[in-house]
Order: sequence, then structure tokens, then C-alpha cells
Amino acid sequence: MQILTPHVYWAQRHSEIFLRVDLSDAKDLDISVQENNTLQFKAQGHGAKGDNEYKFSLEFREPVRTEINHKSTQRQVDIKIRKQEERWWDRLTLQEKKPLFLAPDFDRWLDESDAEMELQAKEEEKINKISVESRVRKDPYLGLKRGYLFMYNLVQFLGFSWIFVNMTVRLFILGQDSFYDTFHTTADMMYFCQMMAVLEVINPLLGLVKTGFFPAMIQVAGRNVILFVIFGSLEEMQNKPVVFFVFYLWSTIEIFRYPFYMLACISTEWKLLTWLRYSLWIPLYPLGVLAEAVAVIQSLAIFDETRMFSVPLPALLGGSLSFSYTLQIYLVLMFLGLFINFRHLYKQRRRRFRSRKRKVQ
Ligand SMILES: CCCCCCCCCCCCC/C=C/C(=O)SCCNC(=O)CCNC(=O)[C@H](O)C(C)(C)COP(=O)(O)OP(=O)(O)OC[C@H]1O[C@@H](n2cnc3c(N)ncnc32)[C@H](O)[C@@H]1OP(=O)(O)O
Repeated sequence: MQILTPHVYWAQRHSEIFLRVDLSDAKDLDISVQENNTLQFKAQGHGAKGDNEYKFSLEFREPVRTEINHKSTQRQVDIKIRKQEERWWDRLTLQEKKPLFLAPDFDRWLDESDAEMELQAKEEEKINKISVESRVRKDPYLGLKRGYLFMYNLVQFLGFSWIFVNMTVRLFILGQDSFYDTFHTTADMMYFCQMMAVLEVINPLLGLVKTGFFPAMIQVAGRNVILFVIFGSLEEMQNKPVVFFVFYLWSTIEIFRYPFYMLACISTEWKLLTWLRYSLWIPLYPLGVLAEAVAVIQSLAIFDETRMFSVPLPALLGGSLSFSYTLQIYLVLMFLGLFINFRHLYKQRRRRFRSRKRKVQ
């Protein structure tokens, strides 16, 4: 039997050398690194000259470790050898003239600067992993915080789902007639959910969530003015169809937002739910604020008439200042609030979809 030399392909990184020996179904492998820095390879396999015994030796340019990592597959034998010192070599062998059987492995080939960048990226990844792990380890209350947020989101989800389903069923059964008694059938649950929602302003203050304090405050205060001041205190407003539209728009977004947060608490994501959470507000938010503005405008005359919440003034100045003036200022603030939150949600949407795109690349 002839003894032949297989084709050998090589590539390097700062700390290691990769050799790919073009020998299929190799068996009886005998691979070692001698003390004189020479790799000895011998195996039986199918190479360029058919089934034969193939062997070669390579004296490396610089010292390498004697431990060898190798794997034989149906197509080739992969060998990984660690360099003694982390250094870029200008060639593989001690002899300047490259052996004829040796060629660069272009599948793995990197020049020095690319290898440095790869090394840097690996280092950064390691540092990031360590810092995430230590952050997670450092917070002994993480489980408790997540548990609390999960329960909060669950309760809100159930509350708003109840309102949404109740209103939808009544709409199907009663048609437009259901518009007139939305408040009487759902207000208690809405009061409960909106009072709980005050926690959404407290949570970012306590550092429990990354939400901005101002967007949350605008959202909660805005809704509570409508719910408690306009609808809650004026019986004349309670059977108006506008209540239906306001409650329906609020609950539509919340039955997607809270489950999205619940999944975030258990580090899970459903793509469709994420898309709905970061897209539905585009039509719903302006419509919601429009419905709220209609409610405020409808209440102006009632506040003028009933003098409720009016500020007493000296008789010379007309006796009292109607609350409707405050509400007219509030109407302007509403559109300012809409602008601030629209911008906030737009940024959140871009951040969310941009980081997901990056992860996919
Ligand atoms: C006298 C008072 C004067 C005040 C003036 C007020 C003027 C009022 C005008 C405005 C009126 C608005 C009234 C409202 C109308 C409507 O609601 S209409 C219906 C449509 N509405 C919506 O679409 C808005 C829905 N609301 C929201 O989206 C929020 O409330 C928000 C504060 C506006 C924005 O949410 P935000 O939390 O900032 O964004 P997210 O990306 O979702 O979250 C950031 C990160 O925080 C995590 N997180 C947040 N909350 C929780 C939680 N409860 N549980 C777990 N995790 C949470 C979230 O997962 C994000 O984390 P990362 O993914 O890691 O970034």
C-alpha cells in the first residue's frame, strides 16, 4: 500500500490554529504534536488518491500546546491546536517555503484585523453576559418584583377583559340601546381598574419598570379626570353614548397591553401580541382622546348650569367662576398630553422593532 499526503487547509486566530485534512471516512487516526513543535498525522481514509494510508508532518512557526482537539467526519478531519502564546503568525510553518499539500482554508480564513474584531466582539459578548448575570444575581428581590407585576397585570387584564366582553355582548344583544347604560353596567369595574392604575405612576418611581414617569402620569391623570370628574360626578353625563366610546377604546388597548406585560414578566414574547401592543395605539389613542374631548365639551354646559365645583368669587366679579373654564384649559392640555404620549409611544415602537430587527440579523 502506497503512503500518500492528503490536502491540508489551514486558518488561524490569535490563540489557535485550525487544520482541515481532506480525507473522508478516516480511521486509525494517529495525530500528535512532538516536543519539537511538529505535528504528525497518520490515518487510513479516502483522499485524492482513493483509499490509502495518508500521512504528513508540519513543523510550526512558533510553539504550540501538545493537546489536540480533532474530529473526523464523513468528509474531512478537523484539527484544532492552541498556540502557546496568543500571537498572530505571519505563516504556519517554520520553513519559509510553504509545503505543496498546504493551502489556506478560505471558509475559515480571516486576516489579522478581522480576527482582532472577532476577538473584540467575543470579549464584549462575554462582558455583557457577565454584567447581565451579575445584575440579575445582585437583585435578591427580582422574583418578588416580577411576581407583584405579574399579579398586577393579571388583575388589570381580567378587569378590562370583563368590561370589553360585557360591552361587546350587550352591543350584539341590544344594539345602539347599549350605548346609553354603559356607565351603569361597567363603571364599578372601571373605577376599580383606574384606581389600581395609579400604581402605574408609582411603579416607575420605585424603579420597578422602565416606563417614563410623565407618560404614565399623563395617561392615568387624563383618564381619571374623565372617569371621576366628568362621568362620576355628573349624573347627566352617565347615560350619554360617549361613555360607551370612551370605555370601549380604553379597554380595547388594555386587553392587549396587560397580557404583553404579563409575558414580559416571565421573559416570554409572542410576536403578534407585541405587534398589537405597539401598533393598536396608532388609531386608538387619537380616537380615545377625541372621544374624551367630546365628553368634556358635552359637560361644559352642565357644569355652567349646576355650578358644581365652581370657585366662589366676590359678587362684584360675578359670584362664582364656573368649573367649565378649568375644563376649557384642560381641553388644551389634553391635546398637549396626546402629543407627548404619541411621541413617547412612537419612540417605544421604533426602539422595540429596531432592536428586534437587530437581533434577527
Ligand atoms: C389635572 C391633571 C392634568 C394632566 C394632564 C393630562 C392630559 C391628558 C391628556 C391625555 C389623555 C390620555 C387619555 C387616554 C386615552 C386612552 O387610553 S385612549 C386608548 C388607547 N390608549 C393607548 O394606546 C395608551 C396605552 N397606554 C400606554 O401605552 C402606557 O400607559 C404609556 C405610559 C402611555 C406608555 O407605556 P410605557 O410603559 O412607557 O411603554 P412600554 O414600552 O409598554 O413599557 C416600557 C418598559 O416597561 C415595561 N413595563 C411597563 N409596565 C409594565 C408592567 N405593568 N409590568 C411589567 N413590565 C412593564 C415594559 O415591558 C417595557 O420593558 P422593555 O420591553 O424591557 O423595554
